Amino acid sequence: MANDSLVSLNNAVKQFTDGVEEHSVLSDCHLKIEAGSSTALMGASGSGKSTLMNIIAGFEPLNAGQLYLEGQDTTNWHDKQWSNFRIHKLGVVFQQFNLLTPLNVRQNIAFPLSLEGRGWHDWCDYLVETLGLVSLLDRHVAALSGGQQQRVAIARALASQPKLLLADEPTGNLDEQSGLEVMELLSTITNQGNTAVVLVTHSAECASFMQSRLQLINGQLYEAS
Ligand SMILES: Nc1ncnc2c1ncn2[C@@H]1O[C@H](COP(=O)(O)OP(=O)(O)OP(=O)(O)O)[C@@H](O)[C@H]1O
Repeated sequence: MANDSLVSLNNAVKQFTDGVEEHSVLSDCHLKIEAGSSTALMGASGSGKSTLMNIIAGFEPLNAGQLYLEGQDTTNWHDKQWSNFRIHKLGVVFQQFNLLTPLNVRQNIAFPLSLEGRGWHDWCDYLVETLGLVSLLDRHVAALSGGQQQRVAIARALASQPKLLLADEPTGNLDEQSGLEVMELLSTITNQGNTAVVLVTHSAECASFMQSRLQLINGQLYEAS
């Protein structure tokens, strides 16, 4: 069944095997993410939140069910279609930053643009100004604090104005104050760029920055308060 949602997961089943037995992570799971929306994904440790993000990004295949991205069934997508989606439509922020440490801040932010054959543009100026990175552009990322590195990671993920941002515990390594500042910036920028956000978090306070909150319990998603 095709649809107009940015992300649509239908009857999703995901299992892992440890060589002895199968562990069910998603069972008949449904999810819809609309363009420009923001969603917090919560749930107990080990409930499958990161797995769900990896499925949406195409890093993990489903065992059954369908994933539609922008109305297209991804079931038979090859590497080229996945990399096309990741380069042009997707931004990802990881808890561990995953910055390119030999490079400086400007080069890190420009890296995803280079994959698209593009260079620095006005939106990048907006990002670095909003994220307070202007004076750090020529610094090597390894020399930055955790909070500064996380702001670089956000700028990099949003440099090509993706339709979808997947952020897996992006404030998990920050102190509470820096975490809330990062959340505020992330909300402002994604609103401005009309980017849909899916945020994995254990923090109710971080989740409150999102328009809706979902809880992953026993392989299925439920509306949380
Ligand atoms: N590649 C894999 N191979 C085998 N099992 C895996 C793999 N990836 C995840 N799992 C298992 O799937 C379950 C869900 O893991 P996942 O990392 O998605 O949970 P999570 O909700 O993100 O946890 P946390 O909040 O602790 O980060 C866990 O039992 C985990 O051990």
